[in-house]
Amino acid sequence: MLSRVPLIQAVTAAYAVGASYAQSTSTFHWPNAQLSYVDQQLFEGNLHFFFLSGCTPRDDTTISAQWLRIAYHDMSTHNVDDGSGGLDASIQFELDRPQNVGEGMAQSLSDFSSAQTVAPMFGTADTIALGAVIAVQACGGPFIPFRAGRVDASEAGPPTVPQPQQDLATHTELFRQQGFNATEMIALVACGHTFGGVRQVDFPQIITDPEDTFVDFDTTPAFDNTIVSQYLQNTTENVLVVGPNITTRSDLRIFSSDGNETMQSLLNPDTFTQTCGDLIERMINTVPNGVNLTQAISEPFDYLVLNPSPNATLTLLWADRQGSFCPSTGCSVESSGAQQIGFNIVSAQFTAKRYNFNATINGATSISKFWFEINNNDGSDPITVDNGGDGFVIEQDSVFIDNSRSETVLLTASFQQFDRLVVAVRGDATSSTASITTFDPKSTDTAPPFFPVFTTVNLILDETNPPDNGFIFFTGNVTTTTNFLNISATSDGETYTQTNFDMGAVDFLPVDL
Ligand code: HEM
Repeated sequence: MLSRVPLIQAVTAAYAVGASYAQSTSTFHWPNAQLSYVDQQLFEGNLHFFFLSGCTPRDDTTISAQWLRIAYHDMSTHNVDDGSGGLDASIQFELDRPQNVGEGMAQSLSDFSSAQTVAPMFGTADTIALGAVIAVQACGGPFIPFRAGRVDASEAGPPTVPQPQQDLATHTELFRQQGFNATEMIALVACGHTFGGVRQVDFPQIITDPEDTFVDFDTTPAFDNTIVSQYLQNTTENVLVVGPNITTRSDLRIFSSDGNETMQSLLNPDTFTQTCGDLIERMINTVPNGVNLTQAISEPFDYLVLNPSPNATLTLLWADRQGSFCPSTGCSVESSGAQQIGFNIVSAQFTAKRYNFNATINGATSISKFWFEINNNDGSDPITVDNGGDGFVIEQDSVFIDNSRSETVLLTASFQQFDRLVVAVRGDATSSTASITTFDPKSTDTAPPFFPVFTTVNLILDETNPPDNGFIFFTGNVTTTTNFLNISATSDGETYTQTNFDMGAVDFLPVDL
């Protein structure tokens, strides 16, 4: 019996990356690395750490205002006439344009890079869009269902961000190109200018008094319709409405362009919230033709037990590699503990638990699929959670990371840290090779554009771990910030791959050297 063998890892990791039980109508089918990751980033990800104190102030404005503005400017390159441009992170290459002036731009991109949110299936464009969703909600705005799948541009788009000195006809045409009609233009500008304001150093032609370093669009930092009411009551101090320079009163020209009809309708707070939610959702989903976004996600669905019964017992069950239900060595284990999920502001209305399992799987009989049973211990029938009837299928059991043999190494002399991976390969040393390609979201760039780092490492045979029950072991070092990796191994002429292995799902033993 190969007790602590590598396949324990396959189960715990596989569970962590996707097994789920949610009392929702979600169509999620495991495995789906992209949707799993989106779910995690939306409801538990790093971006919400910027808003632990709510609508967080920064540099006279709020982080939310900076993040929403960059999303709009990035998306402004869209042209409905030929389907080009949209929210594609091309802003990373457009920061030297006067239309993108403002320290909030580079600062926001630096926020996104430091949050290390990007992944092989989730780029900077998706991060900018997610940032807008979280930013709006952090300041009391509506929840905007989120889709992923944007494709990052590798160069700048056209310079089509509206500028305050342009006339109404130019603005109307630019918004039409971006996919918004004249009424939607009025509302979208009001929604965008609900928070934040204008900085004197960026726009000295708008704020002529150097003493006025920053002028807010309205008197509340919140995502609310004060921008509208103060405009209609003539109490506004928005410099794009009442500033000394008539040429740059772009909000005044836009807001009044239909005789204030749209602004009057936005006086109703519910209409404001609903309209802004819909328009900002359309804004962040504006992408170049040919880019397909995922389904919209509005509630957590992945690897959670939602609204758990306090007395529930959860059991993990599996079938061996032949598909037999129960190998002689056993095929089920009860959960070894559970943690309450610390949801973020986007999902604070949910309660859910994540259960851990520690299964020992025989290396020879192995595993082909697993599933769960939830017993609420209240006399009701146990609930089977089996991925829509298919079970959670282990696509291949010939190559995987061995959790129990891998280590996180701290070099005490230099305080350097790295992960020493041990990869198990079914085969023998003479006919096997293995390599990994790692994805490290932590950019080595210090200013935008920020690029993640891909590295391919050929693994070497691990002399410290001798062959065990048909498996041999390879090893290689990777950065501790690596969030995903692909493993490829050749054994006896066959190639096995595991793609998008989630390093967040494993927990290596720490060792000091
Ligand atoms: C004709 C269209 C628009 C014009 C001319 C315009 C112009 C401006 C200007 C001049 C600023 C000041 C920036 C600075 O001082 O650095 C600003 C800020 C801002 N804009 Fe717009 N804008 C327009 C549309 C929009 C839209 C559609 C949105 C989002 C939906 C938006 C969101 C913001 C936000 C959130 C800020 C505040 C940024 C901060 O406080 O850091 N804008 N806008």
